[in-house]
Amino acid sequence: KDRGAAVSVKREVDSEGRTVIRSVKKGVRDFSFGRILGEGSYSTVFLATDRQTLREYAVKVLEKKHIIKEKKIKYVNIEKNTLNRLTEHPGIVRLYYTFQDEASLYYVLDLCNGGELLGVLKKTGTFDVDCTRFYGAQILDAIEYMHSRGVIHRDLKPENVLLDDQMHIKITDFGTAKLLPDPRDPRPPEDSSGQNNAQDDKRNASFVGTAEYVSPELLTDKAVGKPSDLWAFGCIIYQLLAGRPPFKAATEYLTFQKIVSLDYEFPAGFPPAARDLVERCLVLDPARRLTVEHIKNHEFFDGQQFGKELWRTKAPRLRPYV
Ligand SMILES: C[C@@H](Nc1nc2c(c3cc(-c4cn[nH]c4)ccc13)C(=O)N=C/C2=C\CC1CC1)C(C)(C)C
Repeated sequence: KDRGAAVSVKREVDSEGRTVIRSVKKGVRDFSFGRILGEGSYSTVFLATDRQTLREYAVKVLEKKHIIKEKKIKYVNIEKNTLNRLTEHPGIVRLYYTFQDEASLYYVLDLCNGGELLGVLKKTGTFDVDCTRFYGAQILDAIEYMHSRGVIHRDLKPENVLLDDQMHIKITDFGTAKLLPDPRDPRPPEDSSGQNNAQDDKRNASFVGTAEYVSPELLTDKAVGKPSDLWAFGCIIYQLLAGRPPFKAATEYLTFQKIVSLDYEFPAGFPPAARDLVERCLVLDPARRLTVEHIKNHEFFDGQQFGKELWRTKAPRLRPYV
């Protein structure tokens, strides 16, 4: 049941006048592969062009034997189920179809020509308030959509926020997402690998996100919910304006210590409204952290549109916060 597959059937008449039915699910031969765009721990993302339509895509290639050896089948299923759920939002990278050959799995996805937000941030150093407000609003809008579809990303960070050719964002990398029962069809989540109990009950939540953006509740009692993504959101807003994440130490362990003891400070001149927003996101108790709704109404986003309008707005020219 490969819902991502664009399997269609073509009826043709061959030279002897016989009717031939060809299933035209796309395959590797339908694409010409270009350069490597990015490399994950279990995948490589290539630029690829559809030979029929000449449209460019990103194709994520996963090597079957590597996935099996590293016991990552569960993550592959989670990513595919998550991508199949998050189908109609401009701020989420879209999965068009999947196919495989004997060695690999292939996901055909939106191409994000602007690369990773982290790369752009490194070039300018910091973002000014207008840019931070625009990109913060787009990230928040995408988080709201994910949560409305019962998806918790769990590893939000500037590397996983990509930019398309309009310099609008697309969130990516869902291999470590947590799927709640789908609010739209309450059947148990699509995946049969028992990801619900195996993957996320408190005892053996083996997964921890990227150190600098991990929420305190994940480090203390392994309880992960929607507020975990909003902790990461607070870290990202801080980083866009400050040019570095709030919690960063020489080792992961020292970074974790800073997080659970809320040990961070704002650089001089940090904009006051942004400071108030970050302080209300970086709250140790997830129940007391701002929710998406609260953040949208926070004074930092005064005058900022969300929803459809936001995605039709021209991206602001990138300027550093000085
Ligand atoms: C975060 C990811 N990096 C990337 N993942 C994707 C890209 C992508 C593009 C550039 C890029 C484009 N131009 N210049 C750089 C650089 C890194 C990329 C893309 O266009 N479309 C879908 C992607 C991912 C889809 C995934 C959810 C399945 C890692 C490092 C894990 C490979």
